[in-house]
Amino acid sequence: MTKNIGAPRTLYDKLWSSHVVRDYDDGTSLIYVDRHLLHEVTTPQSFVALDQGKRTIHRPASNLAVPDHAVPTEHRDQPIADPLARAQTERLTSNTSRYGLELIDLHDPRQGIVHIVGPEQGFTLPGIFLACGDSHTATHGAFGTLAVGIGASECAIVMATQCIRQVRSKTMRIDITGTPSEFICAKDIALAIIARIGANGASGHAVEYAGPVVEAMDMAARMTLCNMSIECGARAGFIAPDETTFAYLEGRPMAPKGENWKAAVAYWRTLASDPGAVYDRVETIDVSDLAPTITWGTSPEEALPVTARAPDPALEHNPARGARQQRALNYMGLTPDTALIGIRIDRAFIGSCTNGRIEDLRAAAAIARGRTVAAHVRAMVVPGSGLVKRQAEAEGLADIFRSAGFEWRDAGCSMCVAMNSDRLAPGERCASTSNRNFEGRQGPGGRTHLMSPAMVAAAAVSGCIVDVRTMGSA
Ligand SMILES: CC(C)[C@H](C(=O)O)[C@@H](O)C(=O)O
Ligand code: SF4
Repeated sequence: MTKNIGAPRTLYDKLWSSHVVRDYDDGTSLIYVDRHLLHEVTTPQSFVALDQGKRTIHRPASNLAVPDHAVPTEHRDQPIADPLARAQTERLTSNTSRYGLELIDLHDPRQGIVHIVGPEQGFTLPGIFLACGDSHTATHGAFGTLAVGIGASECAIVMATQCIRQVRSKTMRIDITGTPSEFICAKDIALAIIARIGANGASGHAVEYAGPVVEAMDMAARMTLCNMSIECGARAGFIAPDETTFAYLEGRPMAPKGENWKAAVAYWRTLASDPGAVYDRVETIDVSDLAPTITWGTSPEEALPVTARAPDPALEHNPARGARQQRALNYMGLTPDTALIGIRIDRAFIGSCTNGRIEDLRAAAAIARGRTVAAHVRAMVVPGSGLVKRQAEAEGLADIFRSAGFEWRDAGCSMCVAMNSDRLAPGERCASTSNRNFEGRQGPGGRTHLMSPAMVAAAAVSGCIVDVRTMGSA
């Protein structure tokens, strides 16, 4: 659809139209990709495709690679024990060196989860189109970036041509209003949104998060919010860049400098939806009364206030929904109508691209300080990057975690995805700051309850799910 010249435009319209190279008759468009992030799990096939097609990389400097998913989070001084993880990590090294792409390798202090490293290095910038062979690429939308997850074959196309064929998304704005109470953070808000609109609720849409609560959020919280967009089916999630964004980026190694910085900020200030811009859909969520929110089931949409009880499928009017609930309860080892508070946990995981930033570790450490992990719980803190780790050590957070009995690891995806040696044993129940609670996500038979960093720390020291608001002082 051609919009009237001069009609108010949404931020998505601006980001999209500034990247269209060509519109095709079938409704797709060729889109210019400014930057491409790579990790070791989705790119081996992409390089095979480049090799077979005898292609060169169109613009090597717009690619940045870092291993994160399969890498071990301890014993980095030793060779990687797992043969698949070792092969994937070595191939990322050989592929990037053969094609002349920048790699932050396992022993680089900047190594970490691709979605934490990109922003940290200033590789992620407002107004760009950023692609990565990973579904949580939406994280970068926190900077006013149009960031999309792509498949392995598309990664090869992006590297060879700097373009990708895409369908324009429908637009959706989610306004977040009200005054969140103490301990309520972006993770609670994200889970509440997904519970409200459903795991497919935003499918086909690019979601712009707006409103006073978003404006007041720091970049870490904005990244948490955008990160989980994919869990409600959105193609992308983003936030208009503002002074908070610019302050975060200024001086980052790969961000523009000097006159280029000034010119970039002047452009970035234009990246906001115009007053009166029309969206395909608008939702408003008032977070004033929001309680800490956690998942009870096996989809991120199966989330409830921690003060609630797991559902009783017998009371469900929709039989298909009741059957799904029953299956989730069975998998999770919960009886219907169980109070969420008091559910005993075996493991606690603080980390991931959702909640592995320094702000997340500070929130968790504030609860862990002066307390001890329950005797039956194994708890682990996995910083999102080597720089987060270093910062946490400098601030004394690592000492707080260690003396409370948490394991203090090296950076990586770790137990978010169980593609490495960090995983749950069958039947183990974990309080986790990650973003997915699918069956087997943290290891075959493992049971995941998603929640905020403070809530995971509170569960770790209590031995069961608790309401962090009632912890009192240590
Ligand atoms: C392994 C990777 C392709 C996957 C993704 O695309 O998201 C992972 O990061 C995840 O979170 O499930
Ligand atoms: S931390 Fe988890 S969600 Fe994020 S990229 Fe890694 S596996 Fe995916």
